Amino acid sequence: MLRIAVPNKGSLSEPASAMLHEAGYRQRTNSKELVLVDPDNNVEFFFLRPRDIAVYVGSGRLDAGITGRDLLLDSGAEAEEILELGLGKATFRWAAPVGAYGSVKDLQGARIASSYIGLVQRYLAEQGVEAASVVKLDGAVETAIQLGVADVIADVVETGTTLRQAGLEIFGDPILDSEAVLVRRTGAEPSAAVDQLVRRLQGVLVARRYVMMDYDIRVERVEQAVALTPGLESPTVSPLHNEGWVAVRAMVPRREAQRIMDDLWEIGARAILVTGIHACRL
Ligand SMILES: Nc1ncnc2c1ncn2[C@@H]1O[C@H](COP(=O)(O)OP(=O)(O)OP(=O)(O)O)[C@@H](O)[C@H]1O
Ligand SMILES: O=P(O)(O)OC[C@H]1O[C@H](OP(=O)(O)OP(=O)(O)O)[C@H](O)[C@@H]1O
Ligand SMILES: [Mg+2]
Repeated sequence: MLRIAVPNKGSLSEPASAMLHEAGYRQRTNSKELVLVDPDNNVEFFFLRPRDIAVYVGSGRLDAGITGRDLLLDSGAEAEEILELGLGKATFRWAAPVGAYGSVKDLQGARIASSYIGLVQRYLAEQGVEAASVVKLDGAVETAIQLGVADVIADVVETGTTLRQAGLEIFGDPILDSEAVLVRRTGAEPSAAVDQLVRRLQGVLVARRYVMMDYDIRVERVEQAVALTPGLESPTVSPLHNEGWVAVRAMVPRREAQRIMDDLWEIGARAILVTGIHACRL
């Protein structure tokens, strides 16, 4: 039975479960449930703290898990990314009171607070910067400066609202671009069951990112039209009963659908229809 770790709390918990549900797996209905068997798919889900997931997967006790790239790298566990999941996107950044710091080089001798000290220490070593101290905190790190525990923080930034409200600003290059990822043990043997999980999740990603577009167009305009809707491989072009017209079907990125419909209309396409994709294997 395939054993998969899923975040039980935090920003990644709900979207990760929703994605697995969309991929056809049973998911828990009660947030107190920590282990769940899905006999139809021969999978057992373990709901764990996102910070611990790479550690379990790296130990080989679990076959795969969903966690944040920042947490994976911070843990130093023997686990590697096998699929980006397009959720929980955030950057990991330096921040300090407005105007106080300009670049990473200024961190020489600074007191730094973070929940991700593995990441911070590695980055400082790479940059050849020696901080006075690196203090590990559990959360709400933005307040550490006001309370005099640190001069600088390194933390997850999504909208930047938490930083602004604490009177802080980011400085220096981003330490990391993070998102939720599927991980497995580094160097693990190939597994048909893990490959199937990956294909299912890839199917969800494609179904979320693409829509199906159908339209009718005059034959002499078809080359122009398929240049607008090239599809992933090649669009399907079928003859229509009305002579001189064809029907075209192609997948297009969901975010671009309205603009593409405008452009198709301009070159004479009609009966332009967009439908969602519920699931797919490409
Ligand atoms: N505001 C956010 N937006 C997007 N991703 C976030 C945000 N905050 C944390 N993350 C991501 O979620 C993961 C952090 O998991 P964690 O368990 O700390 O969740 P959390 O949202 O911080 O919840 P909590 O602090 O309640 O435990 C990391 O990969 C991090 O990059
Ligand atoms: O840029 P923003 O959109 O403001 O989001 C970033 C904030 O979100 C997370 O905090 P969380 O709510 O998880 O609290 P925590 O610090 O206790 O983990 C993160 O640690 C930042 O503080
Ligand atoms: Mg948090």
